[in-house]
Amino acid sequence: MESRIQRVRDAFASGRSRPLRFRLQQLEALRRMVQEREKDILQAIGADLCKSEFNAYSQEVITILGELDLVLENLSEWVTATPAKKNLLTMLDEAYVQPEPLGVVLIIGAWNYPFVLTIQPLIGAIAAGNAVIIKPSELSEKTAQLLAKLLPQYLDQELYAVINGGIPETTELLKQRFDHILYTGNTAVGRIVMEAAAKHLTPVTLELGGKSPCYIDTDCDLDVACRRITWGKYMNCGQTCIAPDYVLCEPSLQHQIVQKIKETVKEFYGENIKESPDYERIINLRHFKRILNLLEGQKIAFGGETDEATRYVAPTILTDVDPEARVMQEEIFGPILPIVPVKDADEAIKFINSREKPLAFYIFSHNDKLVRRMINSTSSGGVTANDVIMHFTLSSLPFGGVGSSGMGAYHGKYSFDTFSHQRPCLLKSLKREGANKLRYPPNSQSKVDWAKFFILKRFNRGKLGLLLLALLGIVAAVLLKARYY
Ligand SMILES: NC(=O)c1ccc[n+]([C@@H]2O[C@H](COP(=O)([O-])OP(=O)(O)OC[C@H]3O[C@@H](n4cnc5c(N)ncnc54)[C@H](O)[C@@H]3O)[C@@H](O)[C@H]2O)c1
Ligand SMILES: CCCCCCCCCCCCCCCCCC=O
Repeated sequence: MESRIQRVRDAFASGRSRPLRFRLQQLEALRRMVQEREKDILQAIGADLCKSEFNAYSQEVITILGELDLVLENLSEWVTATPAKKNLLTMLDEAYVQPEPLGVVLIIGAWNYPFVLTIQPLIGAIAAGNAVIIKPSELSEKTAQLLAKLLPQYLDQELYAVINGGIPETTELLKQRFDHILYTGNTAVGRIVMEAAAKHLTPVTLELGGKSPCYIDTDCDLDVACRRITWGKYMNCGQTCIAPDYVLCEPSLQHQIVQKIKETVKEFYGENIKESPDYERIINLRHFKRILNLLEGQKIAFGGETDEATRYVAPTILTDVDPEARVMQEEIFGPILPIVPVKDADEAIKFINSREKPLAFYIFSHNDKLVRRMINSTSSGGVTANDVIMHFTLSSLPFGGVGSSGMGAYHGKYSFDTFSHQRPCLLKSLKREGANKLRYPPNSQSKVDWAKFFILKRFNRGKLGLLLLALLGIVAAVLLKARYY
């Protein structure tokens, strides 16, 4: 393991990954890989998650192609240094911020969207000029194997390496030193990753999970709300990090919500849901049994059918759920939707704020003031109002958690920034030594007064401000020279 990582580190040290042209070439090669090997990718995702090619494409491949287009279009701007504002002391110098690669980045992927959750961070890491080690989740075995086969065929084999394996291999990996780790998975393992990273002072981005609440207001189009909730909850058999985990609503709405979701499930998946090509399965027996246990003692208003042989769990709704019930203590990450009745929006806000900060928060209401009040009175990784999940699809929004749902963010330019060091640069001249008398010993009150003038003086922006600044600088330099020479 160590020698493999050393080879990647040596490749980064060669400087080969830094030129913009090289980064663009690698990203174009990645896009070619996705286009040329689309069938293989869809089949691998399909095999791992019992997913139709249409769903694999619209949930994963389309996201990657969109991200690649965005990065290829904007990367030349992102890599360019940004001039920095100056003060009187530095007005004749050059000040700018230069994004630079961090070095060797480790990406640990998750199984529920095994392609997008590995490749999307990879795009950002390459764009920022890093070398990358990718460790896909072993639970999505076919996708992991395919990535190990395809990536070396299209990308620089020394700079970008795929290391497959489960917990032992990942544990071994985490003993090595990296320059950034982006981990996607559960909060418990997130702690393990952060602890291992701390030993090397390695910065981490933790894309974790949590129980994302969904508040449904009485003043809302219930038909539309239930359609959108049904789509986001039961997609990927509920195995989505930002799926609405549970519903909060006034008791009077419960029955209607059950009815409307029931009708929508029938419209989406037909009479025999098991036969629907659009309805996936639970990833493995461990998660299947875990989800089954959550049903114990619950009032099942809809669904509840399961089949262990195929790891099928029907779209299910629980009503009048006790906040202390087990199903409300852990992230469900399955097709079970508990409804927890609350008196009103204020009680919902209290309920949400009394628990760990979730990865997402959803509010359905016609009342824009209420939507904004609920957003401003709670905290979560991200928010979508009057829909679910869709904030994930907008690359101009940073995607990440807060508190126990994660730290850091990526997608689009945020990925580039996550995998870059923003290096402040000030380029001075060896001339104009006179002004430096001000900061050299012996110090004095008059030097302090000059320092205040030069450093604390503020001018409004615009040409006149700059002109004034320049004039003042020249006058001050003349006076300084006269005073101290
Ligand atoms: N924020 C996001 O973008 C996002 C996306 C997908 C999933 N998730 C979260 O991930 C969780 C589901 O994924 P999961 O946790 O079942 O994935 P998982 O069990 O596959 O773990 C993810 C990765 O961590 C590694 N891993 C697992 N246990 C480990 C250990 N003890 N030591 C070292 N490495 C270990 C695995 O090899 C895998 O590569 C949910 O909580 C979900 O919300 C978050
Ligand atoms: C007009 C047709 C639009 C069809 C596609 C609509 C967007 C579908 C986007 C689904 C994205 C799902 C990925 C969510 C991944 C979340 C990561 C956590 O598990």
